[in-house]
Amino acid sequence: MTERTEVLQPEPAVALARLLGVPPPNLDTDGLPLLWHWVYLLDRPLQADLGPDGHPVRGVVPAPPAPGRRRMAAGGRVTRTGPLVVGRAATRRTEIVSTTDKTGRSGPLTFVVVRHTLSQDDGVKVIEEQDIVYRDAAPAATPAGSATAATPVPLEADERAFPVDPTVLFRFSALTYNAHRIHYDRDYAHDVEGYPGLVVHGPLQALVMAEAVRATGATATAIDYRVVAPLLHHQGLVVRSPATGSSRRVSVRDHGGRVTANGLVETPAG
Ligand SMILES: C/C(=C\C(=O)SCCNC(=O)CCNC(=O)[C@H](O)C(C)(C)COP(=O)(O)OP(=O)(O)OC[C@H]1O[C@@H](n2cnc3c(N)ncnc32)[C@H](O)[C@@H]1OP(=O)(O)O)C(=O)O
Repeated sequence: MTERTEVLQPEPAVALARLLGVPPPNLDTDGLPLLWHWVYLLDRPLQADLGPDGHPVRGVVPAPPAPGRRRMAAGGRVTRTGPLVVGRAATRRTEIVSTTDKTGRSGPLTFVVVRHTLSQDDGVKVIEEQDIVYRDAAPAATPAGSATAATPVPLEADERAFPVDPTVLFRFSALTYNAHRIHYDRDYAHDVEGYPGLVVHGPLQALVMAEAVRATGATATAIDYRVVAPLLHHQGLVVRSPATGSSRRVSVRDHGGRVTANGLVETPAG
């Protein structure tokens, strides 16, 4: 278990709003929207503790199950039980809930579930279970996807495009203090992990899905999501979200129609 307490400042939320291209939420009255805690209470590992992929190899949970395994964000479940209020101290407790070995179509997988509990003043405000997957190292010469964008599929009425490019990925990495090189270092992403482009963060795709719901005026209180295929920066990002409903099925696809993430967002007021 690790624990971190900090006073929540407005600047990270303002920076995230500018990255996402949305108006900053009214932090005085509404608190942080669902998933916006991802730019707060971050681990700040020593540079000397980073491994070759840019992730820490020690000092924070979870450490990789074995050297050379490739870490990815696979999904998660987040419930916002109350508003995290900016200007006040909050505490994040982090613990590993489970480690499970599976065999997927891509080979051996180790899923590590990490629970974060965020509290402020009078109680728990956010409960998150984050699924991290470790894959075996792919041969560097095997491309994991296409280097060129597919023929664009036109947007449906409940879809909108969110622009992704290297600057968006770099700024999201910086805001979340995530040094994983697949998101900003093209040579590393290609030559070492075999991606013919920069990889879009799973949490960024989840945020775009939650924000698509918030854009309809609803207050999202929970999300359950999976990142099902890597999305590369040149493939485009299209988010789908119904305009109404108390349980909304959301997804992300690339321009060519390949789904890379999906989820269910709860909005009790519909
Ligand atoms: C931040 C951050 C890192 C990142 O953001 S990395 C970029 C975002 N993440 C991704 O791009 C991951 C994309 N997903 C994949 O590449 C594949 O889905 C994955 C995880 C490699 C698994 O594919 P497979 O085809 O090998 O696996 P299967 O579909 O055959 O499933 C095998 C069993 O695993 C379970 N499972 C699959 N996906 C998930 C998931 N997302 N969450 C939980 N469990 C999953 C599946 O149910 C199967 O289980 P059974 O019990 O039925 O065998 C950072 O590092 O911080």
